[in-house]
Amino acid sequence: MEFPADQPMRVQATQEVVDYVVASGIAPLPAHHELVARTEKETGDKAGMRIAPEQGALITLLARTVGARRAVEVGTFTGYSSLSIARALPADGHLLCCDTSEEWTRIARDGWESAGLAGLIELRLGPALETLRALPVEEDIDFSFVDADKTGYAAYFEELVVRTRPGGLIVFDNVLYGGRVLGDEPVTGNAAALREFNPALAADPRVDVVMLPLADGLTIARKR
Ligand SMILES: C[S@@+](CC[C@H](N)C(=O)[O-])C[C@H]1O[C@@H](n2cnc3c(N)ncnc32)[C@H](O)[C@@H]1O
Repeated sequence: MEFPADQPMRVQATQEVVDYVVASGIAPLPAHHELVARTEKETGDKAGMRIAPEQGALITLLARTVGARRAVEVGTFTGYSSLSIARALPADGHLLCCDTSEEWTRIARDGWESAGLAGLIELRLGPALETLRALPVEEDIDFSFVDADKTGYAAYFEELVVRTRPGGLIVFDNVLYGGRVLGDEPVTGNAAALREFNPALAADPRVDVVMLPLADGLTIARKR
């Protein structure tokens, strides 16, 4: 590995580097390992939808850093990210999980039980936008993680930002969308939505934003 003379050093995220990064941070819970095994066995080619373990460690750290007591997750799947958030909450904390899939979230529920965190987590099945809109408009959410349909990110942000306390965080996954947000080749659907969402969020005066090239890209927005 050479240090370039004219620009900052950036290490490529090879599998070896990723393994090293994961081993050097907050370790996944045994329940994380259990649900990864079940996800691979029971969801087939959908298993890659879960967040990466290095992202899990980061969201645990972020939720702890802001002292999160009230948290929201949009897109739970089989529970990897929800466990990463819930483990950061205090005993009187609350994580509201939004998803549409009974089948996938059954695996998540088992994971929450296994980790002893089920008492902190409430799952609402149904379109996340409806669930968010039904919440009172009070600035009492400390931490949110958004990882559902990418075409909904802008609307999820609007509902969450008015309910987030100043200094609270809203974190978005898959913001690089396999690199398809870059360039000017025509894209549709999720990639097109993210191509519009990313610069709009970066310019939004209500938040300070940083995008990290972590896994498929993670954006952290802090409410001003
Ligand atoms: C990428 S997966 C989430 C992965 C999860 N964060 C994890 O760490 O395993 C996306 C999830 O969003 C859910 N989803 C998609 N559209 C949704 C919607 N409109 N409302 C609620 N959930 C939705 C899907 O059912 C799926 O479980």
